[in-house]
Amino acid sequence: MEDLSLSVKNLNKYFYEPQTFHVLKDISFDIKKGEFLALTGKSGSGKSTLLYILSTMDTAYDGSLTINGEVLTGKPQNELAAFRNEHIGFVFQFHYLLPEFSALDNVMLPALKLEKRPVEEIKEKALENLKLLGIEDQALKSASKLSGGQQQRVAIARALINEPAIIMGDEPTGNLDSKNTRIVFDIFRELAAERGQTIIAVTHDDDFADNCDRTLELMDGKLIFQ
Ligand SMILES: Nc1ncnc2c1ncn2[C@@H]1O[C@H](COP(=O)(O)OP(=O)(O)OP(=O)(O)O)[C@@H](O)[C@H]1O
Repeated sequence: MEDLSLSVKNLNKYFYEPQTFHVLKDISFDIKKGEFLALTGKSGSGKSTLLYILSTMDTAYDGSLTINGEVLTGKPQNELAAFRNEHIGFVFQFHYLLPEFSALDNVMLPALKLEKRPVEEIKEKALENLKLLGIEDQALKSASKLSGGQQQRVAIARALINEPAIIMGDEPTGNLDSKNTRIVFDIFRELAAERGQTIIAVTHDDDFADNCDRTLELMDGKLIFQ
């Protein structure tokens, strides 16, 4: 289907250490292009585990994952890495910024890797993204010298740099105060509505989830509500 962004079918995942544990139980759902979706559930229900599979970073699962019409299950790691860099923007719970590099360099990096645009254009876009997130004045500071909330905003600016079809966030507003949570929420809402980018955000924030287009709720590894 043309407007389908992501589809998972009969997804099951087990951890085998310290003992066998069925962490995701027969999960199936579809997400449309441009949907803004919250992934909720109690601590330990499997949200991060599911998000890592959706983002193609974890390939140890049963079932199938399709993004933008491309079946990704079973693809070799190098092809998945290239697919991720081009099509998925990811905001991690722990930012994984390169600490010695400036905020600007961190934002530019995924675009430099893609080698599709001239450096000047990438720099301009990176500065534009930092401005969008209200931290352009921090552009030249090294990431290690930024506060947690500033680092989180750099991570979001970086996730947007390649204009990915899907943006996935694990608690993307977890370190932000209510004002900056609102700013990030509004940015996501606009990206989804106006550019057709799909957003999937793990969140514990009920207000955030209530304002998304749809909520997927996990309980003990099962999808109990969508
Ligand atoms: N590598 C692993 N090996 C074994 N068990 C794991 C592993 N990673 C996670 N788990 C377990 O799987 C379950 C789901 O973990 P997950 O991190 O997906 O939960 P979550 O819903 O994201 O929780 P939180 O809201 O606290 O971040 C938990 O019981 C956790 O202890």
